[in-house]
Amino acid sequence: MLSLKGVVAGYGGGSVLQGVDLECAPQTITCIVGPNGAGKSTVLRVISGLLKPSSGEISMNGETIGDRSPDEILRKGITQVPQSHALFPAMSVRENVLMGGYLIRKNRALLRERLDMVLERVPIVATRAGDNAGNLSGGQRRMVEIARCLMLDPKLILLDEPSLGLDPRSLAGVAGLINELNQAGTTVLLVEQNVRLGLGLATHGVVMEGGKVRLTGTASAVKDDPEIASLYLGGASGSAPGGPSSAGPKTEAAGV
Ligand SMILES: Nc1ncnc2c1ncn2[C@@H]1O[C@H](COP(=O)(O)OP(=O)(O)OP(=O)(O)O)[C@@H](O)[C@H]1O
Repeated sequence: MLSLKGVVAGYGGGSVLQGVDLECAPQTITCIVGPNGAGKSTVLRVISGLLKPSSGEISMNGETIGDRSPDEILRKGITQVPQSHALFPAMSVRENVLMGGYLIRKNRALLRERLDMVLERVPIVATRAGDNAGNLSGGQRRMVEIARCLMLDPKLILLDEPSLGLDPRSLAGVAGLINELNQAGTTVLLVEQNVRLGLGLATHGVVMEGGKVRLTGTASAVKDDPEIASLYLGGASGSAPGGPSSAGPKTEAAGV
């Protein structure tokens, strides 16, 4: 569905992404993990068109999108939920959600249909519709941020650190919503600092380091990789140390 091949990109002072290869199959949840500054959020930015790659190929269902504007990419069914603080606090929950339908605002019937769908799929939007977004808890705000992107009925949702700043109960709610969207057919690509949560939620895992993909595999294979377990999860998770097994994840670019 989504494919990145040899993507190089940066912000003017050298390349942050140094040849990223990544694939997301339809209806999967892929979680990118890695240390601060590895380039995880930058990968989301090149996919959503906010940053243009200097070389490499980005395609969605076989169609090149690396040279498209953020608007065109949105219209192709890819939406990004930003890291946080993305709602207008003085506007109501309903108004915030409607903002997500800006691109379809002229089609009132479609706008109404999508709003009804969002109200049904994300109950907090219905129960708090008239309240100012600024009065919601952190977990409720995150749900509404995700709900807002559903107004364009995305095929691929990009989430940058959905767990950021949330207490365990809110985390469970947000993880549940991501799972429900995925069950309903949406493909998800997320970046997570909370490796346990991210890989627990995902079907596939990607480990980035130094602007490159270091490891890919099923989420459980990545989680069980002894090196990943000791680096990110506080100890090996049942596997003997000494590198990935033959059934384990694929090392893409060792030594970065
Ligand atoms: N807008 C920007 N302008 C210049 N440099 C940036 C910009 N955004 C990110 N960078 C730099 O790019 C590198 C990768 O940043 P990125 O946010 O992609 O990392 P990350 O893996 O998501 O880590 P973090 O969890 O810390 O956000 C970092 O060195 C960062 O300082």
